Formats: sequence, structure tokens, C-alpha cells
Amino acid sequence: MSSLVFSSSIKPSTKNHERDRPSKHESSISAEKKIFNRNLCKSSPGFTVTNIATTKPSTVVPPSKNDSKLVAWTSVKQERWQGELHVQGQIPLWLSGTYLRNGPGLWHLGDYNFRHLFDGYATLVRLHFENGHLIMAHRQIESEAYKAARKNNKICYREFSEVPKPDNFLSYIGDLANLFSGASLTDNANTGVVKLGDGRVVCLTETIKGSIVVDPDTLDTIGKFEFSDNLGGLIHSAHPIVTDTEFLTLIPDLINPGYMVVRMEPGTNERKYIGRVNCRGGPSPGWVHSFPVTEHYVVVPEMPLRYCAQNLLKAEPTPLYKFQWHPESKGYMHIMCKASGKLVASVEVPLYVTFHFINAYEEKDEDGRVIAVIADCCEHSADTSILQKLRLQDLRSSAGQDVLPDAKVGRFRIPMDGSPYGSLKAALDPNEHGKGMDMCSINPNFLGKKYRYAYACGAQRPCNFPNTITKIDLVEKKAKNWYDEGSIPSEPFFVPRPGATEEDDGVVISIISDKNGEGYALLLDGSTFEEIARAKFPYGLPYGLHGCWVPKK
Ligand SMILES: CC(=O)/C=C/C=C(C)/C=C/C1=C(C)CCCC1(C)C
Ligand SMILES: CC(/C=C/C=O)=C\C=C\C=O
Ligand SMILES: [Fe+2]
Repeated sequence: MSSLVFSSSIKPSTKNHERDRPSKHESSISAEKKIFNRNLCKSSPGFTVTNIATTKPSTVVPPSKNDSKLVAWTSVKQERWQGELHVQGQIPLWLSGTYLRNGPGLWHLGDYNFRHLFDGYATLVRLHFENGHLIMAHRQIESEAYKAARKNNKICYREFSEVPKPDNFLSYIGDLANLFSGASLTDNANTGVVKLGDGRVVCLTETIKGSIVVDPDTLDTIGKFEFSDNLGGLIHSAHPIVTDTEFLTLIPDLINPGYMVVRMEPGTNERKYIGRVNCRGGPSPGWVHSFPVTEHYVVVPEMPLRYCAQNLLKAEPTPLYKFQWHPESKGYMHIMCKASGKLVASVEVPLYVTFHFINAYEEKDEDGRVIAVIADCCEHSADTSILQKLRLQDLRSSAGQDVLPDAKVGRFRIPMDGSPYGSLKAALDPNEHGKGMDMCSINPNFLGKKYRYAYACGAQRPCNFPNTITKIDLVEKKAKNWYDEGSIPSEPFFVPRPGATEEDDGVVISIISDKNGEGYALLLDGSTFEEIARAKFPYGLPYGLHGCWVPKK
């Protein structure tokens, strides 16, 4: 039982995990197990995981033909687990290090069920690769929001869509004050995880206070990542650009609509101001879940889906949560010089909706002058309904129905000659990837540079959520798709082979939830896109969002 441990007060719903326990190899990983077991001796949480799949839908939905046991949209079964997995196929020996994936994996408190995918308390998954072996672990991140929710059996902070119920009017007034000071905002770091240039590993969400340092070996929550500067702000992009030499992010200004562009050096906690972009339209800045960079520029998107102060104050979720769609305000793309902080281009572009930018690069003329910036994103047809499609009840009840709105690889071309307009076009025929597109990654060595390949989730219809792993070739304008009926793969994450000269020489890691309720880690060859290995988990895990790679020290 050494590699399969239940924490004392979280009750697994069945004993099947024991039956499914993977075979163990006593190997170089025993030291890891010791560390893990030592940590288990610490205090354990005082709440019980109940089955949320029994809740009745609040809206009438057509009966689904689907008899799937998929667990992607149900809470993680237990607080934590660690063990070595049995590997089918061959993990390349060069793949040495740790893949971490973060996501909102716990969507209920006692009898109370969260409604939106983005509300769940953060679940961190670890895949440690060494000498062809694979150790998996998962663990909840101990944010203040999570600890308070466990202690009080109710939500205590403002999550993506949920707001704590005011006990009475006076406490509500207090709550408003807390909203403006940021005290009532969540620190539930459930969106992504990054490795800073100095080696620290930080879990992130969109609230600045939700930046939490974790130990990539034990998954221990170490503590808050405190920014030591006076730049302020309550929210930032969920996807900073992180390299070995810098951390770049955008801080939206909700009072004087605009964005501050900031940079932090490895080894420091101090963000330094690079420049500011003022919004050109709307009452507030557009949502900046992510943004891209080129070698010399920061691309600042101003999406017509904008933060909304009134919706922030509402106790019940609105159709667009904390946002509002302002087509009359138009959409823009701004280009800032990273070295000087100067705005070098600002263009109106067609309306767009995106969570994730894929990459960007500079287009040059024959004399080497930059004539345009190309920025690619997963674009949801300027249709905000994608946010509603990520409601848990919809995800659970509409599996197998063709309700996923169309998406494409949206390619912006932002001219640098002072023209007022930029263009947005599909980079390849969206039918190549079933008109579904999100959760992208690239070879990190091509960040900000002209690139050819992107990895993402596409669609094999009918479906209600992206269900393929797709390799996009932006030169041939073709896609290769991995698909397993009824399965939901998480973001394909590309790890380049050390010393590789080809852009797609590496592996793609994804975590799959299958229709039998099981789950496994999947490795595809980046070049052929053939499966090279898979390793089954003791039980399926909830869907997760974004990951990072921590190479072996
Ligand atoms: C999981 C994911 O992709 C996004 C999470 C976003 C969150 C938690 C956003 C939280 C927010 C608040 C709690 C109040 C302020 C606005 C906003 C940043 C949307
Ligand atoms: C999972 C997702 C969109 C899927 C739709 O096609 C978006 C996730 C956003 C946050 O990271
Ligand atoms: Fe994201």
C-alpha cells in the first residue's frame, strides 16, 4: 500500500482504486516516495468528497444517448496520491524531468456544487519521467480560499463565477469594501503553473494574490508569491510569458481603462514597469487571459469582451460572468516595444473572442525591416457563448451532442506602417481540426519567432468540448488528429528533445479522461504524431488546464 495512500478524512467512493493499483517498480524513485509519505503525516483536510454527479440539472436538456462514465467534469476522488505507473510503450530516455499540470479539480463543498469549470479548487498533477519510468502524483493546492472553504464548508472568497453569500446586508456592505481592496477575491491558483528562470515554481490564476509557490517534487504548497514592488493591481493575465530570463505580464487597469506592461527578472519578486496602453474603446479593458510576444514586441490585445464592474458586484453569475460583450467598442491589437515601452502600432481588428494566444512573430521585408506582427490565437468565432459551454452541468449533460461553437486558428496581421486596420483570418481551413480549437502549446524554443507547428485540442464532431489532440502545420495548412471516441484529452504539451534541430522533434504530453471513467498519461511523438507510450492512472482525474516542464536539475 506504500504507493497508494488515502488521506485520512477523504473517503474514496469505491475501493476500486486498490484493484486498479499499478504495478510497482522499486527503483530510483524510492527517495521520492519517502518524501511523499513524510508529507502525508501532516494535517489532513476535514471534509468529505461527495459524488456531485447525482445533482439534477437545473435546466431541461435533451436526453443524451451517451452512456459515458467520463470523470473529466467530476471532482477529484481524493486529496492526493502518488505512485509509479505501469508504462505501455517506451518513454524516451532523454525525457528526464517533471511535467506539472494545474486545473480546477474540485467543484463542490459538501452538498454545494459549483457551476462553472473555472470555479473549482486547484488540483496539481505531476508526471515525473526518469530512465523510462513514470511516477504520477496529484494534490490539492492549499490556497487560503481552499482552506477557508474546507474549514467553513462554504465558499468564502469570490471565485470566477461564484460569490460567497452575504450573511446579512451589513456584511454585504463590508464585502463591497473587501472587493475594492481585493480582500474578498480568491487566491485559488487553478489556471496554470510556471517555472521561473530562478527555478521557483508558481501556480497562477487571474488574481494577483492567487500566485502560489509550490514544491515541484512533493507538490507541497510553500506559500504566497508576494510581489515586492508598488505597482499594485488586483488582477493580471493568467498566462504570463515566462522564459529563463524574464517574466512578462499585463495588469489591466479597470479605473482608467488600459493595461500596464511589466517585467520581472529571475531571482527577484519585483515587477518593473515597461509601459502602458490606453484602451481605445469601451468602458473598461478587454479580458486578457493571455497575450503573445515577438522577439522585440509585446502584443497587447484589447478584446471587445471586457471586464465589467457591475458584474463584479453581482452576487449571482451573469451570462458572461465578470465580463460584458461590447461589439460597439470594437476590437484592437496594440504593439509595444519591449525595450522602450513605446507604443509602435495600434490597429482596429475584426471582433474576436479568445482565451489563448498561440504565438506571434515579426514579418520582415527583404531589407530586414519589420513590416507587420503576426499573432495567432484560438479564436471562438467572436462568439461569447463558449463561456457558457464551460458550465459543468452543460459539460456533463451534453456529451456527444454537437454543441461546441466553431473555433479556428485566428491569425492577426498587424501592419507596422501606421495603417489603422489589421486583419484576422483563419490560418488553415478549420475543417482540418473539426472547427474546434483551444488549449495550445508550441515548441518553447520558437516563442516569439516564426514557427511552423502548434499543438492544441480540436474537435471530432459531434462533441460538446474539444476532444482531439491536434498537430497544426501552419506551412502546409494541414492538421493531424489523435482521437479516441468518448475521451477528453487535456492540453497537449510539447517538450523538445535536447539538441533537436527540427521544430517538431520532441514529445507531446497529454492527460486523457476516457469514457470508462479511467485516465492515463499519453505521449505522442511530436514529429509523426504516433503514440509512443501511455500509462494508466489508478483512477480517472478531472479535466485540467495548463502545464509546465521542469527539467531534471
Ligand atoms: C480557470 C481560469 O481559466 C480562469 C480563472 C479566472 C478567475 C479565477 C478570475 C477571477 C476574477 C475574479 C475573482 C474577480 C475579478 C475578475 C476576475 C479576474 C474574472
Ligand atoms: C478549456 C477552454 C476552452 C475550450 C473550448 O473550446 C478554455 C480554457 C481557458 C482557461 O484556461
Ligand atoms: Fe488559459
